[in-house]
Amino acid sequence: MTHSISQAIAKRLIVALDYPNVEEARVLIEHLQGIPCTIKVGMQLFYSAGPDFVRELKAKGYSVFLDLKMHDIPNTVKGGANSITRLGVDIFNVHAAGGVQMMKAAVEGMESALATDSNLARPLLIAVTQLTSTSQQVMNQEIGIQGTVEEAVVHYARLAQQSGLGGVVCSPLEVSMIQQACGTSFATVTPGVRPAGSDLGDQKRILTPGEAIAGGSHYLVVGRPITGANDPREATQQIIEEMSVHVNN
Ligand SMILES: O=c1ccn([C@@H]2O[C@H](COP(=O)(O)O)[C@@H](O)[C@H]2O)c(=O)[nH]1
Repeated sequence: MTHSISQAIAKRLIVALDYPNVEEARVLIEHLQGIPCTIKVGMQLFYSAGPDFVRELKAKGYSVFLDLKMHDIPNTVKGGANSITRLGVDIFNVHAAGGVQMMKAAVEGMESALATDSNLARPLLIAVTQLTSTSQQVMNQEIGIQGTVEEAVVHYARLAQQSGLGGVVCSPLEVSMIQQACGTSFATVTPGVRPAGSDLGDQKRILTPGEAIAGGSHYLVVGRPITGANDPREATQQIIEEMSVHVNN
């Protein structure tokens, strides 16, 4: 494995910093020093640390996925997308269940921010399909969506693509169906990744890091198998090594 290959692979690992405060998040960032992975800031950390911590990660040179999963009326999502784009994040998201008008509004908000500041890089705007913690049974019987999870996920992916988004959040189990429907350059960002033998927690639709990367996931999102490990740096390096062994493209 060459250094440049491992750098490119490491960037495709998104480490979820699911911590209650900035102090704990900084400890993990210290552990990861020198590993060029992407960092995900989700609701728990963002609602406590705010945009300054995102700026801190960007200043350290990280690619940042701001995972706030916006789902609101189009006008509100448009404003949210505008503010997030101005933060300079690399990836952000909305819920596909908000519909085409809402997703198009997110694109408009992003575009208007980009038009006012030429220094901003274009973020990858993606849509959450069905949460990876949702089982077939819960989707049908509790949420009330009929058909298979795969059908629902592909439907949401098509809506996201029609709305001008660049990809989706889905399980690695659904990547090949999405690629058939939307093409291989439509990004798939996949949580629901568990190294063999690790605790599933609340995740229902999972694959291992090797299976996910071999199946064509563009990005793998991993939280607790790293944040809960005795040695988070070693856990991260093992996942990148497994990805490197199994990657096809
Ligand atoms: O469908 C989804 C959408 C987002 N997530 C987020 O990914 C990470 C996964 O963390 P683990 O600890 O590896 O389970 C977490 O931040 C979720 O909010 C998801 O899991 N599924």
